[in-house]
Amino acid sequence: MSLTPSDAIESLRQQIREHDYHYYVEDDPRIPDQDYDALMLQLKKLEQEHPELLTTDSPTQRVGGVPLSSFSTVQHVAPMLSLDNAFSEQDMQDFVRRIRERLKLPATSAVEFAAEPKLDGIAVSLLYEKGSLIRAATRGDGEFGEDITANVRTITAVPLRLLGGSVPLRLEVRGEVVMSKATFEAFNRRAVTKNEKPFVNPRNAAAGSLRQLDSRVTAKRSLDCYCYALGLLEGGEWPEDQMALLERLRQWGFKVNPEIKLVSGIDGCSAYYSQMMARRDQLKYEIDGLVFKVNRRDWQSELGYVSRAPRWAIAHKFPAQEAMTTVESVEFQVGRTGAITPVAKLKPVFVGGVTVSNATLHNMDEIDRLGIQVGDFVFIRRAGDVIPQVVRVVLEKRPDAARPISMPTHCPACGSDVEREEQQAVARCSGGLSCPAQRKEALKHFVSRRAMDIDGLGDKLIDQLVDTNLVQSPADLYMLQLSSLLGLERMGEKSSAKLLKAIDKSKSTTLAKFIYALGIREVGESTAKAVASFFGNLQSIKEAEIERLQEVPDVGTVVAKHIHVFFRQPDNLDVVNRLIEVGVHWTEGQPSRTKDASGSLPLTGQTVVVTGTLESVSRDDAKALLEQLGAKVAGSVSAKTSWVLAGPGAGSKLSKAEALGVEVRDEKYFLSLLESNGLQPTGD
Ligand SMILES: NC(=O)c1ccc[n+]([C@@H]2O[C@H](COP(=O)([O-])OP(=O)(O)OC[C@H]3O[C@@H](n4cnc5c(N)ncnc54)[C@H](O)[C@@H]3O)[C@@H](O)[C@H]2O)c1
Ligand SMILES: [Zn+2]
Repeated sequence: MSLTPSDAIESLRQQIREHDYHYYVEDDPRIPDQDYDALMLQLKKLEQEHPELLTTDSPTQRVGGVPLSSFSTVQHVAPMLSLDNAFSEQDMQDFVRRIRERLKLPATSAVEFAAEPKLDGIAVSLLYEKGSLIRAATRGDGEFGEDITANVRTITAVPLRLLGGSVPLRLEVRGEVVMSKATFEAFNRRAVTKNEKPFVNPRNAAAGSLRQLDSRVTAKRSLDCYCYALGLLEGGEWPEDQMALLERLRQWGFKVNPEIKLVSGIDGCSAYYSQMMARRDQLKYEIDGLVFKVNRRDWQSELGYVSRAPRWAIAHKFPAQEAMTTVESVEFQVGRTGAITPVAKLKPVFVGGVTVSNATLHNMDEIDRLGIQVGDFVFIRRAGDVIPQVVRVVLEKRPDAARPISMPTHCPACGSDVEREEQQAVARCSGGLSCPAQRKEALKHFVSRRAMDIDGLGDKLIDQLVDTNLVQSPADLYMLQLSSLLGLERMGEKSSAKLLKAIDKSKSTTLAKFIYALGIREVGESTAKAVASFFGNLQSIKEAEIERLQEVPDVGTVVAKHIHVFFRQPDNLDVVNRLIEVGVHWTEGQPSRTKDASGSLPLTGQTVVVTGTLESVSRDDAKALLEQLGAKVAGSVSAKTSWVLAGPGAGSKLSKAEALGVEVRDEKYFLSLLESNGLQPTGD
């Protein structure tokens, strides 16, 4: 059953009136501008097809909304109009062609336009008498607006007194009040922490801030104002074109947008459009398009007005950055470091120039903040190259079948437990080594120099090994054959053989390096060393409870929990066992490095500096061993240094130690120190 044209028109008008109310009166739009504009276009089209149904109270014939009753109403000295829109290059060509026709211009003469950014804010009228600001008002319905003088007076960009010698008797200036993107974001961040409702976009923020009943609130919102038109000029000469008008505004002390340019013909308009599209994201404030105004005032007068807009100007809209759609489901994606991110799967929608079907929800805190559920209608925002965001849920439209979103307890990629620490927004998969989503990162870490130290196994090669399925877990590295390596890009006979040798060599390692190589969250090199020397063998680490793990120097609750959870995942244990099966080994010691009764280690409280070349051990390993014994290893010698471990070739550090009278010890002393504490020099 299809509607009669008259019913269809009435239904559209009714919808538009409701949206006007939410938008203009409540500053709380229920649909994105793009959808609103579409309704408007539909209505215009129907009214054109059925002129007999056009009435003067149709939204197509009116400007803006009704003034809010909480402010006193003022009548504008000259109506404040709207602008016609162009949504495409074709619309722009039509606009220029119509002007040419009306002015009966020859095809060769180009029309000049003042090309201005269309600031996405609130239009205001500023009335001056004898140079003083006496009244400021919103556009309202174009004829009547709201008196917001007290609030506008708080905006520093609005002069309270005109500058310059030639001050007219009466002057009405029009401009746009905007809130910068930075102010808007800061405001919303604060609103969220205070559990207040954030604004949808900077335009709404500007509208809401301007229409405060207490102007002290407005004053805090750091609003800005750019002026671009005159409504009245008594006792002065009206400038002869738009560019001259803007210059005059500047002289009177108004802020005029610095991006404004004079352009010529449709080509000039198109070039300006491309330039501004490219600059859009860099601007401090939001613009939703450009306004092209016939520059010459005599031509403006000749072209005149239609119902609600001048014929001599047009707003060329940019692609909308906001759109409304529905959340069809929520998927949990596992990042390469195990972070689990909820992603909203959307009904595809065109926004910011592309079709969007996913939007990140970041984490559970964001989900709580938005109050979002599966099935909800949401506003999506895509500005520039930023990934699409859900900015708001339209609660009024929530369907009965909407379902809350909860974090899965198991990783969607590998089934391991999901960990989420208290006070932390991010949830993570605990399947570090075995999780396919984390495979490449885990392998890159596993082979790195301070871990298993496999020479010649770079990131690109790992990508290839994983992508070709030759390697899924670290143990697979030790199963690689010459023949399979030869099939890879840039792997010849020689490099493949060399790699296999490096892999084989890495089998001989230390417990500390092995623990570090596993890539347990927050277990860095020094923690791995501390854990290895505390427990002495892998079995004890695997079995250790959280309390026991916390006894390791520098291991707190969080790290202890990570280690504990890691060794409770069957898949991780599998990988560890397989590594040992394929021949990864180290010398296990006694759990001898526990703290003594007083809680200190042999070198606790001592600061040691290592310099020169040591024979039996690399400098890094020497530092690590000293740390295991409780020493603090420093990079430079000072009076606080307890002693210096110096090998041959020591330079300035040695001379400094001698100058300061700091004791210098050699490698032999160091080795005996290790021996008496049951440690062995490691390294190659
Ligand atoms: N989402 C909703 O529910 C809803 C409801 C009503 C209106 N709207 C939106 O409001 C807009 C319609 O309002 P409108 O009639 O103000 O039209 P408009 O915003 O498209 O254009 C006119 C306005 O542009 C502004 N402007 C900015 N820079 C300018 C410049 N350099 N020169 C001249 N003017 C400049 C002025 O404030 C002027 O009043 C549309 O974008 C529409 O989508 C949305
Ligand atoms: Zn996983």
